[in-house]
Amino acid sequence: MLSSKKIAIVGSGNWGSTIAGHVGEKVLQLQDEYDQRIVMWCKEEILDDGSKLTEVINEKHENTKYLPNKILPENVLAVPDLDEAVKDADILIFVIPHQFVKQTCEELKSKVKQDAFAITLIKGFYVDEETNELLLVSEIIKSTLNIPCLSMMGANIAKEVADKVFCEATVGSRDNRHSEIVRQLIDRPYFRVRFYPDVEIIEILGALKNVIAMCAGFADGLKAGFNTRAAILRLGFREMINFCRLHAKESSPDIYLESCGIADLIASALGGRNYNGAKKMAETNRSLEDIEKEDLNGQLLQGPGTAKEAYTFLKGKNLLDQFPVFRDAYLICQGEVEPKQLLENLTHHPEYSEK
Ligand SMILES: NC(=O)c1ccc[n+]([C@@H]2O[C@H](COP(=O)([O-])OP(=O)(O)OC[C@H]3O[C@@H](n4cnc5c(N)ncnc54)[C@H](O)[C@@H]3O)[C@@H](O)[C@H]2O)c1
Ligand SMILES: O=P(O)(O)OC[C@H](O)CO
Repeated sequence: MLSSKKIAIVGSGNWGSTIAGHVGEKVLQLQDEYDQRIVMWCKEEILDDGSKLTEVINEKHENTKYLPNKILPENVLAVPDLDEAVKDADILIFVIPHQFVKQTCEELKSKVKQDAFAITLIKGFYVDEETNELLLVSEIIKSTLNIPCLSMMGANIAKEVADKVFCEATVGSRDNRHSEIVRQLIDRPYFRVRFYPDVEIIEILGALKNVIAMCAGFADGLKAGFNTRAAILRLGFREMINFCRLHAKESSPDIYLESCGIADLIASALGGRNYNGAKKMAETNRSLEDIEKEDLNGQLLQGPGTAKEAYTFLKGKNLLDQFPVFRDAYLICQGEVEPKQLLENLTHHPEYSEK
């Protein structure tokens, strides 16, 4: 008899806990094919009352810190030891903030099954300091762990998914067998998935939308009109597409109209953490760093780090003038220019010098 496939979730934050619960419920319906226990790596923390986060999750079936008031299925087990969490896993779902990917993958080197595969739900990337090439999370996972890696991005604000409110996502996969497994584990009537071969473009869109969502937040914080906010989203989306094309050619321009593209940008610019943080910054003059530390109870913004990486990449290619929304997003995060400069610079956007 074939053994049932084991699933490990690498991460247990706001989205990590949500997806662990989602997959946990799904495997209960799938029975023999999958191990009924979902192991979720949880970086141990001592909570304010002195209790350990993993113990609270396993006793209360709730991640009281990162996903409060949402009950997880009892087959989700929080494990504080990373090696133990991934041991024997056939499917690894990576869902940690992007700044910890390199270090986490290094720790996992030679510790995962060689016929396993991974999928990244992480929104962010690095830029290689020596070559100025984009270093994608899927590529880091693939090259460090020596296993294939898919990507899944989309308009998926975790709290809404945890509440089972309808959403969709886009999966990047070039292997039908892996696609079928992801469909089995994720697709549900209230969470529909669509597949494209563009693993990398899907991932880059997921990372970049956080930067443009911050720009929408800056504009809203300054009480710019609806027309200006829409212009920022359109110009920002144009820059996102042009940015993707610096890395790879898409299999079809339809990819930009999928959940990983326009839909994630809309959702994030309506109510994501990066949008809300940037809005607060423009309203109050507090730094994003301070807002993240003081207001998010441990949840992390991916936008400021990605703005820096995108700026470095574009600067290295001498293309900053072609991407003024990305340029200004970074300079605002750094405190080098005021958010109002972003609005003033719109009138000189290179789109208006084209035919
Ligand atoms: N939250 C959402 O709505 C959402 C939706 C889709 C995608 N995402 C993406 O998923 C990824 C994870 O987001 P999240 O919301 O689950 O996380 P989060 O913002 O809740 O971050 C907190 C997590 O970071 C972990 N952490 C802190 N220090 C760490 C370290 N040194 N090493 C490893 N982990 C560490 C904490 O243990 C905690 O689990 C991000 O890239 C995010 O953009 C989030
Ligand atoms: O809350 P944010 O800004 O990290 O965005 C959450 C998700 O990425 C939305 O799809």
